[in-house]
Amino acid sequence: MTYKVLISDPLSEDGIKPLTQAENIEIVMQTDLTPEELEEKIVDFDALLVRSGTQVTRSVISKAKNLKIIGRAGVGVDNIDLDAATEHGVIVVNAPNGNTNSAAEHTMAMIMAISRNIPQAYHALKNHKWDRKKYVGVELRDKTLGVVGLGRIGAEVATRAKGQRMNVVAYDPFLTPEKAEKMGIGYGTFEEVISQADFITVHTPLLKETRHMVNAKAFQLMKNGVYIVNCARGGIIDEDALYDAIVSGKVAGAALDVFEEEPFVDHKLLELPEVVATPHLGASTIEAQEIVAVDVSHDVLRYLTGDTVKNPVNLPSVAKDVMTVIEPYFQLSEKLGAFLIDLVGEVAEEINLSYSGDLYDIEVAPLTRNTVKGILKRHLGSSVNDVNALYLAERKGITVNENKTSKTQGFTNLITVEVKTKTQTRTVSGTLLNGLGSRIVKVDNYSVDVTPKGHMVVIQHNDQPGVIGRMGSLLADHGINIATMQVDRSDIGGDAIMMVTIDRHLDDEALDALKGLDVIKEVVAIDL
Ligand SMILES: NC(=O)c1ccc[n+]([C@@H]2O[C@H](COP(=O)([O-])OP(=O)(O)OC[C@H]3O[C@@H](n4cnc5c(N)ncnc54)[C@H](O)[C@@H]3O)[C@@H](O)[C@H]2O)c1
Ligand SMILES: O=C(O)CC[C@@H](O)C(=O)O
Repeated sequence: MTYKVLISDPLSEDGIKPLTQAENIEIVMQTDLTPEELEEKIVDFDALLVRSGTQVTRSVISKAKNLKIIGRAGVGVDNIDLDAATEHGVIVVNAPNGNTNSAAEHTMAMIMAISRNIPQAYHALKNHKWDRKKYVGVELRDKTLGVVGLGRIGAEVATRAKGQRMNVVAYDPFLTPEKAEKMGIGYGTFEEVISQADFITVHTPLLKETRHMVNAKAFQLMKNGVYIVNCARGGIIDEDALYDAIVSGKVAGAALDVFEEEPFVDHKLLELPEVVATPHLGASTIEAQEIVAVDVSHDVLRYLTGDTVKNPVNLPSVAKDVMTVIEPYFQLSEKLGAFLIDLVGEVAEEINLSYSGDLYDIEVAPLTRNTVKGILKRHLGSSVNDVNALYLAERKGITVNENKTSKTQGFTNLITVEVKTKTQTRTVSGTLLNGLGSRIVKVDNYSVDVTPKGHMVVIQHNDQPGVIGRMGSLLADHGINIATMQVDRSDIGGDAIMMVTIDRHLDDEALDALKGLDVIKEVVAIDL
């Protein structure tokens, strides 16, 4: 099978080598598509690789019939409609680490540029004006830098600013006093930080909570003559409020790499001499572009070839050591879900998962998603995958609960899935036998030992002589060979279960014939 990958923003050619050198990957690089052209083009592509230039809208995603993965060569995914991607089962991956250094260096360059008026003085000189008086700057030494958002880039900026002998004070909801102390910086609330700072630099993502967090009210709290830097995302700073604050003299200068609307050719902020700007160049270095393209290409390749991705955005990422432990359970968990939903034969209203033994202490969310996928597939087919399984369950009003229990029932690991429907509650438990693969070990209260694979018949009957024989003869009459059989009962003469694996699908005729046997209460054909 050949996978088609569309690259719609300029990406480092060396960086995409993992894809260009891979087998079965056809790459189309077209970086001048209009939004309408992208919608037309994307239809049969399996993967889309972008930087910040391409707007991957809901409309683009819904036109993409084969799309499996969107790779963002960079950090910010605000140009991708993540909800739409999740709903359509499209995984989004990014390259969160590759441009951290470049973005931090660019931020420092911008701080230096505004503190010493370098671009303005350069521009004047280019225009034959030798003006030393006009471009007197301020030192960074002993000034306070307020860092809003102390993630990867914010932290790198803080470290570099200390190198410039600045005092650093930061606000980030995840910043602990211990971390601040370890970094040798101060911390405070957003209001405390911006009111102490001589320079303020923002490094948050653009979110509902961060949109316009630096607004007219925030400017009022700042020192007179403060400098503002934004190398994160346009929209974190309210541009109208910034304009007013510069014109009023509250803000002495601003350095902006990012804007609310990009790209643009005219912007009122650029008419102000106090504003220094670059056209979203924070990540634009040869080094960063190569690393982000390599990282995202590897992840796209991994996903298309059935491997686990390293930097998923719309799926929680799983630590490598956790993944090593849970990976062998993936097949079991999906099969348990598929088995159980076939057994109940109607839609689930509630799914309860319980993990024990070796699975007790580790993160099992990926297994839960996988089991739910196995359950939903019965009614939703291949449109459900690990990305959208929980979303689709929620949208269908299905409650999913996950718990851990210390009751291993004698197994070193055990996954129990319970499905509640309008009319019944049924359970199945499975284990991974060391070296022997997956086993279903319990169906409702019956103990069994069946490999969850191939064609099966699950029969509920009364424990009485002759049932097994009649069932065997009937299958033989329909030319169906029995591969394995397991029987268990509640007590002598009580309710019993038979789990029969057969060599081909149980057709309707044989199924009806089995249902016709008076000793049989329920027959379900299951194909895993
Ligand atoms: N200019 C560029 O070319 C360029 C390059 C790379 C990254 N970026 C942008 O820089 C920003 C930071 O990137 P990063 O890799 O450091 O991300 P990150 O996820 O490592 O850090 C973001 C930090 O912001 C914090 N945060 C979230 N909400 C906040 C709030 N309301 N107040 C304060 N802090 C908050 C988070 O806790 C996190 O620590 C992103 O917007 C990213 O898109 C821009
Ligand atoms: O693609 C770019 O150059 C911008 C990247 C940057 O904004 C990011 O969020 O990673």
